[in-house]
Amino acid sequence: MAQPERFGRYRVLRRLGSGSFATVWLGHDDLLDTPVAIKVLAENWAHNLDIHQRFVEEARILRQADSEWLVRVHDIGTLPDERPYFVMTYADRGSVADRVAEGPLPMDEALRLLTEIGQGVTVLHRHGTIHRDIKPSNVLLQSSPVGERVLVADLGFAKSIDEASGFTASAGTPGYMSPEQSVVGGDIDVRADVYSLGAVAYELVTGKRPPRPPVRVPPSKLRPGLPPALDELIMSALSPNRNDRPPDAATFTSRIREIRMSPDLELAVPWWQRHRTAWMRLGASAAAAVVMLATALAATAAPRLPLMEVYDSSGELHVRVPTPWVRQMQINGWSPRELGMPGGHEPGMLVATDLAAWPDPEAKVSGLFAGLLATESDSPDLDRLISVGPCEGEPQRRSFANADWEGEVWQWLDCFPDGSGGGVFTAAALQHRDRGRTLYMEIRQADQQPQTVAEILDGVRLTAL
Ligand SMILES: Nc1ncnc2c1ncn2[C@@H]1O[C@H](COP(=O)(O)OP(=O)(O)OP(=O)(O)O)[C@@H](O)[C@H]1O
Repeated sequence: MAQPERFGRYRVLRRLGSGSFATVWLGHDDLLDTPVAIKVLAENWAHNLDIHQRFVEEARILRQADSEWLVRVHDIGTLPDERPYFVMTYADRGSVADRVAEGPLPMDEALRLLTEIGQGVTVLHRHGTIHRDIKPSNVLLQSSPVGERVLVADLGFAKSIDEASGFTASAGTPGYMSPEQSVVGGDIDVRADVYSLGAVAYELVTGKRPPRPPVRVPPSKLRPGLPPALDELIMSALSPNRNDRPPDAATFTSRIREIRMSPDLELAVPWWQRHRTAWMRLGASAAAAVVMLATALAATAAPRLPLMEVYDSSGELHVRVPTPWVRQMQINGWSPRELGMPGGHEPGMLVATDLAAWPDPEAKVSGLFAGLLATESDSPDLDRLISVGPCEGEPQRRSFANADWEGEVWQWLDCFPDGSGGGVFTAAALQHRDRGRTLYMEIRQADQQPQTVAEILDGVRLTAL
């Protein structure tokens, strides 16, 4: 559809996007001097009475519910060709789908969004409406004086609770849709939206949309360290049998609130950094002289560190890492192009005591980066991957081989020119014997525990996807 100049008194600025039944435009209300979003029924549906009614019904529900957690409808009108349009709050910060496309959200942000989405759905339930299509792209974000606010949108599939029983057509989006919604003629109630809230929660904390029901892999498998109460709540919301779910959005939301208020949340949950396209490689800058300010533990006195297994969001790459390092992580892959290697987005993870400090060569941080190279890349040697050493001096070079992997390892011991002692930087390029996959790793230790590197290298596994 060509860009019209106006819809009624609203000046059209640009197209925001199109869905199955409508196009949404950014407009300006010159009288009130405010931006607005204008949703116009698509031409090809203009003569379908059912769609036409549903479109107007969406505007009516949003207007009547009139909530700060829902998109507000301010006006409705009809174009000269009889197509209806309605005018709503403009959500200037995109949708939750854009946010989660960058990777799993930090826990505080995920819980805040879930609370607000839950509030929006609760308003609908109290209004006597089932949304039936709760998903990240239908949750919009708007700037507010205190940051941003969530606006639940797109009630194109919404149904009144009274009419929903025995409703015949199936509606919803796979992955977010409850099993009863895919049964033609199945009756649904508010617990269908509770299922979708569980699916959205699953995606916010893992970065992955849950599979079709029954969901068997709990989110904590993809995000170790998730508070057990949140893991249980999400899995109960995703129960195939709706009797096992929280009874409504209000209950789901109050449980999220309790988890959010839990005093040991900070301790129980590692802080996560979302995917950063330009992952910064330690030592990639010219600042090759690394100064570790911290005093390291003496090698002999250091107790052995317990290890735990973490895996990247694709599930292919499994690594055993000292548990104390698993304070923060980014598991959503990386781009080998950062190291001048071919490939797009590949499985990878960064686990560290402090992710923000990781790129800083002077910070006291322990952690590990592991990233697979693109399948088609040839066996790399570390010369090609490390152009500038992370520490002064030449590394110790050795080859590595175990039942699964073979390759080379470079290690800078005593990576500290100021003589503070301790601190090891290890780089490894390993090729999988059976699968031909190549793995690049950097291990950064703020202390001297030589056996840790051997244990980490021995614990790397690939699983078939
Ligand atoms: N109030 C709004 N403010 C800003 N953008 C909006 C607003 N409402 C919808 N949009 C955007 O307009 C686009 C079309 O929205 P619409 O609700 O018609 O369809 P959809 O949700 O993308 O798809 P479908 O309806 O098929 O599920 C989407 O990109 C949506 O994010």
